[in-house]
Amino acid sequence: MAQSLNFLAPPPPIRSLLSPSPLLLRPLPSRLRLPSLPRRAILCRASADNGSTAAIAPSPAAAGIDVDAVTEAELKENGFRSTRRTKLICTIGPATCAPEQLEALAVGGMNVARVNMCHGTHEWHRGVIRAVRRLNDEKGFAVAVMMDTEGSEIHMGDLGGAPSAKAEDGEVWTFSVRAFNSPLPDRTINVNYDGFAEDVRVGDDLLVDGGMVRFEVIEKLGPDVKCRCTDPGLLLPRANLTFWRDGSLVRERNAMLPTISSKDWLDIDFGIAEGVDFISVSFVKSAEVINHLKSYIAARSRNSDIAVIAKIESADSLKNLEEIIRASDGAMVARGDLGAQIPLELVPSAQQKIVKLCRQLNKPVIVASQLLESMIEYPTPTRAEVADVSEAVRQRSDALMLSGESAMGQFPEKALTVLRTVSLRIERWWREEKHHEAMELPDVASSFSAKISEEICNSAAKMANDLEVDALFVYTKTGHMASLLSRCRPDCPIFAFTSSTSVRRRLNLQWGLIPFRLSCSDDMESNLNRTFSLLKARGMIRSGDLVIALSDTLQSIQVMNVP
Ligand SMILES: Nc1ncnc2c1ncn2[C@@H]1O[C@H](COP(=O)(O)OP(=O)(O)O)[C@@H](O)[C@H]1O
Ligand SMILES: C=C(OP(=O)(O)O)C(=O)O
Ligand SMILES: [K+]
Ligand SMILES: [Mg+2]
Repeated sequence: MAQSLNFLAPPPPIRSLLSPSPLLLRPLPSRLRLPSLPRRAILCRASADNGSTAAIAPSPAAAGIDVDAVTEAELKENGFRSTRRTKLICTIGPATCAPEQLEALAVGGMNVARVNMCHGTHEWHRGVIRAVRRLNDEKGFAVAVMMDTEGSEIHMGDLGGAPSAKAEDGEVWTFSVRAFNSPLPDRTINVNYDGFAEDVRVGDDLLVDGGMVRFEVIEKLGPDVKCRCTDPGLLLPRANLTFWRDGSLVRERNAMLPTISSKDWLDIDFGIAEGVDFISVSFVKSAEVINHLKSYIAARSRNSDIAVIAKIESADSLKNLEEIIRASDGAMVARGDLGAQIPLELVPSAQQKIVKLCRQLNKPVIVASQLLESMIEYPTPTRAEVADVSEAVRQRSDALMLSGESAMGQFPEKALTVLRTVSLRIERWWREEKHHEAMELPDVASSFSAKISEEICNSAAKMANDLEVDALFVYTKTGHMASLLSRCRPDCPIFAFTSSTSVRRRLNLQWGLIPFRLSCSDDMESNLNRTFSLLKARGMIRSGDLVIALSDTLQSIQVMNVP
């Protein structure tokens, strides 16, 4: 255990400065080496390499309960307390879309696989989604699938197929709304928004990806806008564009673009047809669009229940934050675009505020973007990145997300390992310091019955801490009671038993929940007995373990030792 959490490993590896990747923009700092994958992951791999799935497939004794092999191994090896509470999301891209790469990420702790509709074709996305489903079916994982809409903000085209282009200081580039045949003329960038050439003015600052590269508008010629590079850097395909005038973000007619574009609606239909678990809406401005999408989903997909996540990544979304979060099933602190819309130094406090509000309103919250950005190119993170990850864990956000690190980086599995080890380390530190975070949790119940469930969860979480129980067991149909328990961020893990595979996958996004699929009845006694014998047979609990069990149908709470 200790070894998998230890960053203070042997001396840094020596890297060659002579083989820079195209993204290499600065000197290589010396870094610490990553810890190796913990033993459990290697065990799973070894069994897969043997062509056998013994360590992963459910054993016959456990028929009737679904739990993934990673959780099972973790529980067996480290006991209840050491299970990871912070959930991990990986954006899937060219670096991770092969079935064996997806499996390696699942083994490494990926709880949710994210596909970003900004990139790739439906064919490509379908392949990924189905590969994740197959992995779940064949290997017992419960990896959920999240789909992000593109949104209709302004961005560049795809550079005529080039992976990147370098803009040097003082160079003049043309940003154009014309449709070109590829290859594009030299130093020319396509812009996706037709009103661009009319909206910008000479003298505006044009920021690529929130300032990674900066230009000044020097001349407008019909559809072409000539810009001089003032901060050089690397242009990446489909990078986001914002323009600023007198130090403020310009919201001209582009502010009237719909949050969900016609292309997004096609992508949403695709997501519904493929049965994704979450749809994350880019550039949400108000609660209205969330409500609109939720009623569309409800009408289109009667059997499945897709959760809608609001991406908080614009100045408008911050203005209407509370109503947006109330309307959504969760939120993402999408720091990439957020940092292009508000001054960078305001991003950390916005993050803290969003994380806190989500927990108060009982909505899962994801901290996203640039957590381990340098690991796109290097095998070890910077100290600052480790500190950033630690801070998001310390804030008790539900989930951390990798973007480019896993989609197109050179070290996707290592980046995931860093998220996992840093999360585990901070969480262990809480236990060592007996560090409880008292947060006032306002009532969220909308009916008397819901109020009872909420009170039960608040009390159960407090009892769990006071009695130092080993685990909370919650039997839940919709997942709501599991979510209320998670909101309390108790010291022990929460085993959530549900008969629905889709509820099980969705719960995988939430802090501290270990979701199991089990066909539950309304008879709590028999549910408990079955659970105890199934989990005991798998060595995941032992006689004498102390648990608190809750049921959402009975609204009951019991404290007991495993017989
Ligand atoms: N499906 C995909 N196909 C190709 N490249 C992708 C895909 N998904 C992500 N990427 C790459 O990973 C990078 C980071 O992903 P993400 O943060 O989700 O997108 P963006 O940078 O557009 O906000 C993207 O800029 C793109 O280069
Ligand atoms: C997560 C984000 O959105 P995307 O990667 O889709 O731009 C972000 O902007 O931080
Ligand atoms: K997006
Ligand atoms: Mg974004």
